[in-house]
Amino acid sequence: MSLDELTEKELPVSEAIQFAQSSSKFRTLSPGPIPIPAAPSIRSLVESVSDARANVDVMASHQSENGTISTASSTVSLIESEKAAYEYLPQTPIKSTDAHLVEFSEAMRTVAKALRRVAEGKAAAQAEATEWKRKYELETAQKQQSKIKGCSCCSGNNLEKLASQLTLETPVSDQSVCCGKHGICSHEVLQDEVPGPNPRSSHKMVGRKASFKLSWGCNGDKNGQHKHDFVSFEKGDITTAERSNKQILLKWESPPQTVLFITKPNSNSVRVLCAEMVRWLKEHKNLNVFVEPRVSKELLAEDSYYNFVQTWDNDEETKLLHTKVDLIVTLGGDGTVLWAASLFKGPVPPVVAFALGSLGFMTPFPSEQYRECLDNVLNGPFSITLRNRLQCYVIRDAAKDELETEEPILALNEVTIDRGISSYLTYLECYCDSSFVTCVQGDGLIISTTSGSTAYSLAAGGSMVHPQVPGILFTPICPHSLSFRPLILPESVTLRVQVPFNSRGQAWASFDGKDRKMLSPGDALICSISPWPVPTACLVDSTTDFLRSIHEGLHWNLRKTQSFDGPRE
Ligand SMILES: NC(=O)c1ccc[n+]([C@@H]2O[C@H](COP(=O)([O-])OP(=O)(O)OC[C@H]3O[C@@H](n4cnc5c(N)ncnc54)[C@H](O)[C@@H]3O)[C@@H](O)[C@H]2O)c1
Ligand SMILES: Nc1ncnc2c1ncn2[C@@H]1O[C@H](COP(=O)(O)OP(=O)(O)OP(=O)(O)O)[C@@H](O)[C@H]1O
Repeated sequence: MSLDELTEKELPVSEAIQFAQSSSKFRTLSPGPIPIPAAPSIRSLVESVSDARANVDVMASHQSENGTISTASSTVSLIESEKAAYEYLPQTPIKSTDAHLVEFSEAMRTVAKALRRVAEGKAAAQAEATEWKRKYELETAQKQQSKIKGCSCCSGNNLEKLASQLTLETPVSDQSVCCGKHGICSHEVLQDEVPGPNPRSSHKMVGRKASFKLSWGCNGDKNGQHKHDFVSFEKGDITTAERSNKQILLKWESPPQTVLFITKPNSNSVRVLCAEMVRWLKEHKNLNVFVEPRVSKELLAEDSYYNFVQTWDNDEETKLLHTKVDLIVTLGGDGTVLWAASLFKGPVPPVVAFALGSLGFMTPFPSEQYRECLDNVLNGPFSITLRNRLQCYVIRDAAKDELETEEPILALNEVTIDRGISSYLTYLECYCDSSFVTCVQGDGLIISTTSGSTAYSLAAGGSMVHPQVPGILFTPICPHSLSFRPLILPESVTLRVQVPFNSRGQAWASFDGKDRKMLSPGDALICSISPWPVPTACLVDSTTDFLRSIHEGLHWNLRKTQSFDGPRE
């Protein structure tokens, strides 16, 4: 087969490599006056060949196990093939001519092309597997929810009435019998013993979780109808008839009863305000209050009056918080909202964020007016912004199976993959669904939600995006290239960022600036939009709040207005 035929035919990788290796031109390359490939290029050739073999192995194992994706054999064969390639090279008698060199480099280009195709195929398969896993989890959670809705202890008017009359304590374990492991039950029966301050022994004070309805206001007339996007293609004319992205309103169907406070630590003013607000909510609204264990200790140290305040002891109880809490109140800056969101690995109750930080993009409520603000929210209806989160999985090279991932991590702002303490450029291969996007060579990459667009991504040159825009931002950090502009991708995509085997160093992933994880060569990070957004209450509405925060927080496009007395035509 000639080289031209090879290039045109787009051979499978294995054959392309075989061709390159067995090519007589390849064997007869020799040193001399002609510049031969220097050591680094030979090394990269070896790496390409070994990478290719690893990829071929991966593909083979995809096929061999009835669709089960496995990368187990790739590491072994990679090491073996790299060794073999290194052993092979010194034995190769090298002679040279210009033509041979040209042909040799063309052969290598063909191999590289084939490698790229295999890598894309692999990424597609892996992204698809992750997507299926996500869908499966979502479906399981939904089934669980519908089971709960239909289960006898949660439905039926009589039973509900009965439950509301009961004053006995419901142990946490009983809830899991009713609602399964996830405890995703919006009609949880939690009971309140006696109104007013209770002794701390009745620690698991309970109330029924409030139910609510969401509605989509249209052109400001808040008519409660949710109009879906509608694409008509009648008579071959494609028309978009409706856009659903209107302001979302939350209307309580039963009064909220339990509020969770999340507060910024180490701040005296926050501690004082928290104590005051808790007292007000108990005395004026007769609400149950949950606080973090640290805050519970602080309140009790201040006054035993706060005995009624509830908290939790362990991770298992944290996982059940969403079944008990109707509303989250945060006191702090944006970091406190991020912290609050991070406590909820599944559904998140609506968040009312009071501004006690310096910037406050996600904290629209003025703390001085907490009474009016909370009154409005507790009575409803109120506008909310549904803030998407990123669901991220780290897949280790050592994992036996593509689905053997670590626990997913949810990020409200962004996931950042950077060079950490390494002084080398990061080298990251990025794929979007089945398509190769680019290789990032620079300080790193930010994959951001639209809510996070005004945070780190903005500092790295990304655009500011309204939080209701359905997209994912792809923003490089200090790319060492003149043409690497930031991208915004649709929210439906799954992104895969891979540290290739020939990367000079490790990379580090962090989630909303926390929880740093090292990514070694061969490891990958997969991100898609999580099914669990964070609903944040608006002071006015999504757009007004967003514009106010970029004006007041960032002084966006602030410029003195020109005087009227300039030159005239
Ligand atoms: N160079 C940078 O701009 C840079 C560097 C590292 C982290 N960060 C951001 O900090 C966030 C963590 O926040 P933190 O409070 O825990 O850390 P922090 O205390 O270091 O504060 C970071 C700053 O970012 C602001 N911020 C956070 N989320 C924002 C958002 N969605 N829109 C606008 N501003 C926002 C905060 O108000 C705060 O002023 C990360 O998610 C990341 O976006 C930014
Ligand atoms: N409840 C909490 N528990 C532990 N850490 C928290 C909690 N709330 C906030 N933090 C952390 O405290 C730090 C500061 O919080 P936050 O950003 O809200 O306040 P700030 O720095 O005063 O505000 P800003 O960043 O707007 O100036 C953040 O890193 C955040 O992760």
